[in-house]
Amino acid sequence: METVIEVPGDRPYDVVVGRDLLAALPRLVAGAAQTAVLYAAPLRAHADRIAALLRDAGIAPLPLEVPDAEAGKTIEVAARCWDELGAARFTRTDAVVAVGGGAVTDLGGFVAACWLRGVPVVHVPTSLLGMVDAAVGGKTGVNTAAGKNLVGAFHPPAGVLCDLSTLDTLPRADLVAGLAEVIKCGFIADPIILERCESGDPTGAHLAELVERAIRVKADVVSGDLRESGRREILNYGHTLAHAIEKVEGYRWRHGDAVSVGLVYAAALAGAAGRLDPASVARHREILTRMGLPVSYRADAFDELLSVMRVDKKARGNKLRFIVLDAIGEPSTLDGPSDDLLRAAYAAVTA
Ligand SMILES: NC(=O)c1ccc[n+]([C@@H]2O[C@H](COP(=O)([O-])OP(=O)(O)OC[C@H]3O[C@@H](n4cnc5c(N)ncnc54)[C@H](O)[C@@H]3O)[C@@H](O)[C@H]2O)c1
Ligand SMILES: O=C(O)C(=O)C[C@@H](O)[C@H](O)[C@H](O)COP(=O)(O)O
Ligand SMILES: [Zn+2]
Repeated sequence: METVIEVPGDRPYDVVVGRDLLAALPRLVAGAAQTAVLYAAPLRAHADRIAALLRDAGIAPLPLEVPDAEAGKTIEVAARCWDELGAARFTRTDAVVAVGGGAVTDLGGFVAACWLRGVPVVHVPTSLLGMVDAAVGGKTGVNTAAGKNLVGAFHPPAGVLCDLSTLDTLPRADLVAGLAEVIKCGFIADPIILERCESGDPTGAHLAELVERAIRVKADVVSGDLRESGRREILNYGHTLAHAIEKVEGYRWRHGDAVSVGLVYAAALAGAAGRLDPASVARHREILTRMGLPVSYRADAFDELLSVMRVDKKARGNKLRFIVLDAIGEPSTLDGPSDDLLRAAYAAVTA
């Protein structure tokens, strides 16, 4: 059984969720003479299978192995991929397939967005986080010396295949990290996600339902605001602090783990600003702790984190802007909070 979630917009596409979906891939790149397959080493077996499927369909695969995780999200790695596309004489009717976690789909999307100013990309996310978030919505990019995802492009995929059977090999810690983005969707838009996580093991029988619910939240938001001129910012809930933690940690923290701390911080900030009631603030810490996600960070890191947060994309001039909740399912913005308020809320995420 597969579920198809449409993402409407100028360039509509489908996100397909199910098991053993890879055979559908050649159809999504039909018309391409050759297709680059970007992957990192842990996904080599899946990439090989995809290359074989493409070959059987008469499409020449161009396998491109890239460094794993955040080590691949650099302009140097993107440039190496563009060199390979150039050597293969890649044209606008060719396509890119990105197979892997969110880091590889972000990189692959960016490579495709820039090559010849845009060739089609199909995402085959193999991590929970990639399925529910990174592969959907068209944000692509790489990190720079100043911070996370600071260079990128909006480039919606031609299709997304979320093959749940690929999760069988995903390390438990990466599966749990992906839950942070699922829970984020629960807090901003779909409280049933929160109830499912509170009443049982979300990585068990409810996993497929949670994947679909989170994708529907994301699809709904991005279809109305691809370029983040407004409502899309709600998907950044928890991310202002999260990206700063990732940068300060040299990208050795999982994105989802950092988002978990960032969600607790954003809730505390809303509470301190009188926007969110104490029970809803506490619910963030409780649910994320129950999932085994981190909810605290170093007490002495605030000044460094604040300096990194100043290059957050939501900042306007020297004013920071945070996504906060006025209630569960009611996201809003907090513009220009004082440094004192930001520091006071930070106490909520120190051990
Ligand atoms: N573009 C977006 O809208 C968006 C949204 C959310 C996150 N992101 C980005 O996504 C990245 C995080 O993604 P992630 O959590 O998937 O991390 P990741 O891509 O670093 O993958 C985590 C690890 O899991 C491995 N892995 C993935 N699938 C596997 C599988 N099936 N079996 C075995 N190993 C597997 C990867 O190789 C890697 O070692 C961050 O860079 C984040 O900024 C982007
Ligand atoms: O899709 C979005 O929009 C998001 O903000 C989703 C986030 O989970 C994701 O981590 C995204 O990459 C963050 O984007 P950025 O613009 O803050 O770099
Ligand atoms: Zn994220």
